[in-house]
Formats: sequence, C-alpha cells, structure tokens
Amino acid sequence: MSTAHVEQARNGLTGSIQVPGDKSISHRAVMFGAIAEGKTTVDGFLAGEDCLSTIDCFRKLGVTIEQEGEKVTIEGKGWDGLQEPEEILDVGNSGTTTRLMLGILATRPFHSVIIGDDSIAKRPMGRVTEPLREMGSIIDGRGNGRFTPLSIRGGQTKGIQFQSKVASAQVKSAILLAGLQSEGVTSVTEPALSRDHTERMLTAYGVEVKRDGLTVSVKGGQTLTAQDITVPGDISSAAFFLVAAVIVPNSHITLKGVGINPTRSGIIDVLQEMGASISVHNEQVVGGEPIADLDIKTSTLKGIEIGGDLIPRLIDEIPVIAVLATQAEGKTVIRDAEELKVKETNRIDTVVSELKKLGATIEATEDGMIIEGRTALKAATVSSYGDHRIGMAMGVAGLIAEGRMTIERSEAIAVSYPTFFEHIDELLGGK
Ligand SMILES: O=C(O)C1=C[C@@H](OP(=O)(O)O)[C@@H](O)[C@H](O)C1
Ligand SMILES: C=C(OP(=O)(O)O)C(=O)O
Repeated sequence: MSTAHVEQARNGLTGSIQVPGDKSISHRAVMFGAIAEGKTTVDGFLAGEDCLSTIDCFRKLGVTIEQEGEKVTIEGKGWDGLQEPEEILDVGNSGTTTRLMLGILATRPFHSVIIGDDSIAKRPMGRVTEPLREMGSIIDGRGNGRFTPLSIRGGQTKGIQFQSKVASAQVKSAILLAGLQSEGVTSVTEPALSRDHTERMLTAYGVEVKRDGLTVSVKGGQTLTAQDITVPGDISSAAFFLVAAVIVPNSHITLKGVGINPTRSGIIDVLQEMGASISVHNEQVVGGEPIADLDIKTSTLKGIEIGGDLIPRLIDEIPVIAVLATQAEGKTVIRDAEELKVKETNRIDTVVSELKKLGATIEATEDGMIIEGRTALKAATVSSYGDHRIGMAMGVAGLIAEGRMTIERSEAIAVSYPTFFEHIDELLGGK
C-alpha cells in the first residue's frame, strides 16, 4: 500500500492535458471485440487496472489480445470463440468487468468462476444474476448467487422483458449482452437513463439495438463484426481537474478530447449551474461518441440542489462534486444518490468522513449529503479506503487545503487514472 502527499497549490493550474481514455468505453471495446468476428483495434485504451482486469479475463477465456499502452488488438472469433477457462476469472476491483462479463458468459455453454477483491465481494451482484437466471443460465455463489465468488454455467437462454429497479448501465448491458444470444427479444426498461455506451458501441459493431423511451431491446441470434475503436477521454477523470481548476485561485486549463456523451455530462451542467466559467470547444463525433475540448477557469460558486435524473449522469463524480461544494457559497444538497452506497466503498460514508477531517461542514443523509460552504479546508491524513475516486477527490482537496495532505492507500488511483499525480504536476508547472 502506498501513501501520497499533496501540497496546497501556490500557483494556479494552467496549460492543457489530455485525460486518459474512458473506462466504460475501454471495457466495452475489449469485451465486444472478444465476441466479434475478426480483428478489432482499440486506440486511446485506458491502461488502468480495471480495464487490464478485463483483458486478463478475456485472455483466460481463450481470446488473443495484445496490449501496448493505449493500443490494443483483439482477435475475435465470434461468440463460439470463447472457451471454458482453466483458471478462475479475477476481476480485481472492477464492477463493470464482473457484471458485463456475466452477461456474456450467461449464454456460453461452459463453466466459469469469477472472483474479485474485498470491495467486489461486498457489491450486489443479484441485480444481474437474478435476471440472468430467469433467462436460463445456471449461476451460484455466496449468498445464493448475490456476491462473489460466483460460478456460472451458461446455455440455452430465452429473452426477458426486464424492469430494472436501478438506473444502472451495468445491469442494462449485462442483460442486453445475454439477449444477443437468447431466444426471442430481450428488453430492459430503466427508471432513468443510464450511460448508453453499450447501445452506441453495439450499433457500431453491427448489432441492431432498438430504443423506445427508457426501454432498450435486442433480438436474439445477433453476431458482432470487428471494428476499429477510438476511445474518447474520460469525463469522469476530467472531472477532477475541472473541479481543481475552478477552486484553485488563478487557474485556467484546457482538457482535450473529452467524451461529452449527454448520459455522462452531468458534471458540466452542475459546474454551469454553480456559476463556473466553463466552455466547450471543437465538438466532434468519434466512433459514435461526442467529444470536445473543455476550457475552465477559477470561478465564484454558489450551492445548488442535485438530484433526480441528473444523478445517473454524474454518479461517479459525486465525491469530487462534494469537494467543489465546500467552496460554494451556501448549501449544496445531493439527493436520490443511494447507489453511492454500493460502489467501491460506501461513497456517502467515505466522502463525509474524509471531508470532515479537513474541516468541511458536511452531513450524510439517507440518499446523499448536505454541504455548507464556503469553508477553508485544512490538510490532514485521509484515506482512499481502496477507492480510486475517493483518493483523487482527496488529491483535489489537497490542492486548496492549508498545509500538506497525506493520502493513505493512494495506489487505488491506478484503477482508473494511473497518471493522476503526473497530470497535477504538469498543470502546476503550466506546461
Ligand atoms: O457501465 C459502466 O461502465 C458503469 C456504470 C456505472 O455503474 P452502475 O451500472 O452500477 O450504475 C458507473 O458507476 C461505473 O463506474 C461504470
Ligand atoms: C463505480 C465504478 O466502477 P465499477 O463499478 O466498474 O467498479 C467507478 O469507476 O467509479
């Protein structure tokens, strides 16, 4: 385990960076390439631990995958190219790998065992294993198949019309992936729109995906055709620097080539509503996903209310939004965000406890948190608790907190942003 230190920034953040590739899209590019027919290439791949776990699992399923930094090639041999793994599939810390891979394995006629780390062992898997069982796959595991370790034997499955209780792209994707090789039509209806990368990328791989409001459906018996995928920059990684630039005095930065898919761009709406000076340039569409350069400066902020359908559009950004809210005048209320409790940590508890250590006025609620600003933060020793987004939110807080911040378990940051501290140094140096 490692410890990182962050000093209060003496100068503003300036210059421009390209944030690493999108984690959600990198996972999907590899998984869909693995079940497609032909050679898929991926450029801009996120070589973070979670996406490397996906590569490792699909290699164990018999797929030839080469990866060098941001470049990946996958020799897809179609659905039937996947083989019974000799080894256990270890997903590490990655919920996306676990749930989407279950959807793929649900229709494969062989047995696999899935394990992950201590954090994965606490995360709810019943939300995918129950509908996949209903479709006909045989799944067992701890807590009657609700937690890892899980074992799955896929086979003859039939389509279902599934009403999801949660707005979760992982649940939606798992069921749609199983639906592609099941009898009849499979549809998923969600209570609010979650990220739609699966729908967009499956379409790029030649699959027919239908959307009707909050319902997405696919017909069984569909195959995928290999693609050349370019992965946009991850807006969830960009969020840390968007917030840092707004709250560190005398900052002005540009983040290049960031994905601004509307199902992910809630952080931009929040920054604008709070009064931040942010502008969007060079909008383009790359591989079916919109991207842009984001320009942002130090700004005066006011507290706002965040809830409802906005939550799935910024769920992973809430830890750093809480840091932002400590620097806004007045009250910020975050509600309808119960899902935070089942991420890598219970992010309501970890955000509140660590920000309190810095002197923030913040209280946990049943479904979110309430933050009163504006508060001058003081550096302290905090922990990521093994959660990359908590570690990075604390890194951003460290830039404005008086003194020197110590972040324990900082190694977790490599899950999604291995070059996070290098990028802080680069922007502090103004290169
Ligand atoms: O599908 C995905 O790539 C993801 C979906 C979200 O999780 P849920 O599906 O659990 O909401 C998100 O929090 C996670 O970081 C990545
Ligand atoms: C929740 C996250 O990822 P996952 O569910 O893939 O572990 C995240 O990256 O914040």
